[in-house]
Amino acid sequence: MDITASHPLALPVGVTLDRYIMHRQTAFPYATGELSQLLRDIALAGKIIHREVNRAGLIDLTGGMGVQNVQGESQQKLDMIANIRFKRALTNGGEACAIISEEEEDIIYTGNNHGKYVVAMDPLDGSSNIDVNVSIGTIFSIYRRVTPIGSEPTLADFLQGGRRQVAAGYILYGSSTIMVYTTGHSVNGFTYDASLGEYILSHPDIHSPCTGQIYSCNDGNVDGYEDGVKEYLTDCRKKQYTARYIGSLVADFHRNLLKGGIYLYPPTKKSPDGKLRLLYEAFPLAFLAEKAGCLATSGNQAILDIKPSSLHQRTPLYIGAPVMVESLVDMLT
Ligand SMILES: O=P(O)(O)OC[C@H]1O[C@](O)(COP(=O)(O)O)[C@@H](O)[C@@H]1O
Ligand SMILES: [Mg+2]
Ligand SMILES: [Mg+2]
Repeated sequence: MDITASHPLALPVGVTLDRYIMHRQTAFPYATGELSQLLRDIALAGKIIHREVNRAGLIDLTGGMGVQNVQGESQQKLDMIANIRFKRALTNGGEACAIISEEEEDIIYTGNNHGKYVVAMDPLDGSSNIDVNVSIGTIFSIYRRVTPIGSEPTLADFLQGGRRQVAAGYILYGSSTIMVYTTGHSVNGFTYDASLGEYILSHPDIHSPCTGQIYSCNDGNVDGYEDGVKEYLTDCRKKQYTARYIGSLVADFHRNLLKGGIYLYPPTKKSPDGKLRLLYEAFPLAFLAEKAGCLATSGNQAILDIKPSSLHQRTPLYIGAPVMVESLVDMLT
């Protein structure tokens, strides 16, 4: 049942996230509240990261840890803090039986074997922007487990495929902090009011424009892009579209979701399979994007149709307004 803004069950702007989650749950007679609680646990961890991000410069939370993560990237202090905080919130919450994180190689077992859900997460997205006060985020993806409840979760719980997500979203720590998510129906945004300690519904039922004039990609990599991508970017320039690239996927995605635009991270010389990770970057944003009327593709197929084979696999990502993504795909094929 789709709750659009005009639906009698729709809630007014200004309602708290908690109340919204409760209300939505009543729309599903078989719902038992575990997913609702899991979303609250994620929101709670987001409040803590909001606080850490805001005072990072004051409490020496900037800079690297001097270690590399499974991706071979130097881990920032806030990457680590965010990873610890989300693991703790999900473990204490009791609804997630296992987690995968960008910051850790293997499955993280929470010990909640009676939990029905598993979570894939990018605790801190946009790490290169942490120290320079530019918007960063958290990305999450939730699946109902396929292994028996009570048993130890396995790889199979995480490799179900993007269309099996039961919820996905992100928290953007920008000029304001906003949590945007979907449980497979409408896409809604809740702005965090720290003075109240509450997320407030500020962006109900987000529908993205079907086209736009904003394109986002790392221009420094253009030489390594395939011809179709180069042709598309030339066309954007010819049409005098606006180039906007923050370098934080969540922030670039959020802007384009609201204003209409396309984000491109094609294969490059350095990352021939693309840079972005399928399970905790591409799948969750593609799930959100499609619910908001956008498209997400690897160039060959819809992101959500990619059959995952490993926890940290990468994919090229082209995501945004359908008219723009379709014209890019035409040039790629
Ligand atoms: O610096 P590049 O190569 O343009 O890559 C930027 C992209 O990489 C990312 O930072 C990867 O995510 P993480 O910061 O979570 O590792 C994206 O947020 C961003 O869009
Ligand atoms: Mg990321
Ligand atoms: Mg990250």
